[in-house]
Amino acid sequence: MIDVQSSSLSRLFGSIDAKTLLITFVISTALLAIAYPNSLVGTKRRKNIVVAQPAYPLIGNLTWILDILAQRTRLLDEIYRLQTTQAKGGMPFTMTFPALGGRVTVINNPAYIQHVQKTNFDNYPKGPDQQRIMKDVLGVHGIFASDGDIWLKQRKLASNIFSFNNFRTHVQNTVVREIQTLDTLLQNACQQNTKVNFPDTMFRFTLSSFSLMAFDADIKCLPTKVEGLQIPNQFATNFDFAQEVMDHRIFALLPKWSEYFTKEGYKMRKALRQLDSYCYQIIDSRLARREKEGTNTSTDKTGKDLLELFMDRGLTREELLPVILNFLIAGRDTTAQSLAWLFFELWKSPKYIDLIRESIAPVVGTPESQSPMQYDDMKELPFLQACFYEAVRLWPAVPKNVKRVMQDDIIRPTGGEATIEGLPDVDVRAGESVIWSDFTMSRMPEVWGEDCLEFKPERFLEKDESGRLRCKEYSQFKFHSFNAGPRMCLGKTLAVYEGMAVTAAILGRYDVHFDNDQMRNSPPTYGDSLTLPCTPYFVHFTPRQN
Ligand code: HEM
Repeated sequence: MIDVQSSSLSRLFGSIDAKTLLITFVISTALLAIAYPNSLVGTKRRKNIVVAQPAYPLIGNLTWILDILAQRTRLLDEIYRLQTTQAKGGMPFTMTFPALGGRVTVINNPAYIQHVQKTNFDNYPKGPDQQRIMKDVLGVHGIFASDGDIWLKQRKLASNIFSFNNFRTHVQNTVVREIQTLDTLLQNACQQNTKVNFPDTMFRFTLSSFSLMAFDADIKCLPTKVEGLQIPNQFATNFDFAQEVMDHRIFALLPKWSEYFTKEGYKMRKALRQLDSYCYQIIDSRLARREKEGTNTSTDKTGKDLLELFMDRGLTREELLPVILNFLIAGRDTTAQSLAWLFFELWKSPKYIDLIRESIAPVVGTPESQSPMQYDDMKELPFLQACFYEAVRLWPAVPKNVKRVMQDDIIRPTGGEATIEGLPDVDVRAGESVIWSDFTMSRMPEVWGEDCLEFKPERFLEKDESGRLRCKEYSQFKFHSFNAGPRMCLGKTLAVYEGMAVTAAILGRYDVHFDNDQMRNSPPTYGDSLTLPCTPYFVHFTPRQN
């Protein structure tokens, strides 16, 4: 065998000596380096677009990725840095590396996003990359990773729980009940003079309330006594870890199977087994109830919950699993994180705490006789809504996104309030990817003005025809934190209602004392994840007097 191979090789290269081979190699490498002076070898050329630096011959921006993978730099900070230093003026820029189809075009601009998410929506699906990243956690059929008909069916079905009637009854009742539990916990924290980890408490609140409203499952993660906060919630720990790993996979240079040999991969498989068994408990107990009680087993008979709706469609136990995980990521993380960032901003600008209190008192009452905020109260509280929106603008819960290009296309700047003069058309090719970062867009003066870095709820306020203050709705493409187009966030109203109701309940009834030393010396920052978690900070509550 060896003889046959070596003899055919010697036949092939018989007359070529080592020196000739070396020269041939050097010349071809040099020619390739001339052909690809700042991009990955094999990628298609692109004109009229800023190339993010450093970019080297043959390897393009590989070193940039390696720095991120080795955690020497952070992806969100890097996209922001490149946008504001190398692609000033809101210009698009491009990078090449051996992931995401070789070439990535960064389009941090509402005018480009409108083309990608509306004008030519079908050309920019989540595609194979998102499925590779999310498959083992959120499934390829889950609403977040799927495309086409599968996605559309999930979306239509799920939108039923956010219907107007369901909102007024089932959703609102659950939020109000959980706010009462939160209030009992905060009272206990006051009595025991104990500070609480605020981001963690918000996670517990949204996990508990969303599990109740969507799956009728009492996860028992929101205790009524502060001692209960010491017990880590295993589901949340595993879920957070799984999201961190999915985030690492975005730019993974090695194939997915290599995770079988890494410590992170081992930990991930263990976390996934625990997550699955946890969700199966929810599914199995509901299936058992359905067998006993028939098809409407939602506790609140005024409307069907999410699990019930999907069970009615005949989904199997295995198909229901990703439904639970997809909706938990949507319902738990995003709102909890937004609340954690809002209170961080309020620590920086305490004048807004007084303004919120002034504005909510006529609607929800005084500290000692405060009633929970109802869904219908939202329109009476534009200032509170503006504060929540402003936190979501600055700290978007989905801070970055990537889409696969299906067919060659020219992304033309379209419409939008923030169209920037002189934006070029952007040429993209099938198989490549486009990326945007809402985290960067909210920090771009070209989009939000010179004061873009400031927490300034006033930007979300305007007067209506009769001179009354109302919350200003910008175009979806400019205020893009809730996404835009056909895949616009399904839970926006829920998130905004929940965020406002929790903020009103806390600020109306309690004085909040932040740990100023901690906030100044090691201010909260974001954790690496698919979403935008806020690192822990502690708050001490005392009851407010009338
Ligand atoms: C402040 C809170 C929230 C923010 C900032 C937010 C933002 C977003 C964003 C940016 C997306 C697009 C994600 C992507 O395609 O990659 C999205 C999708 C989605 N969101 Fe939200 N979200 C929030 C709260 C919620 C809540 C409470 C729910 C309730 C279940 C929810 C349900 C969904 C669903 C189901 C989708 C998928 C829509 C689709 O692909 O058709 N969101 N959200």
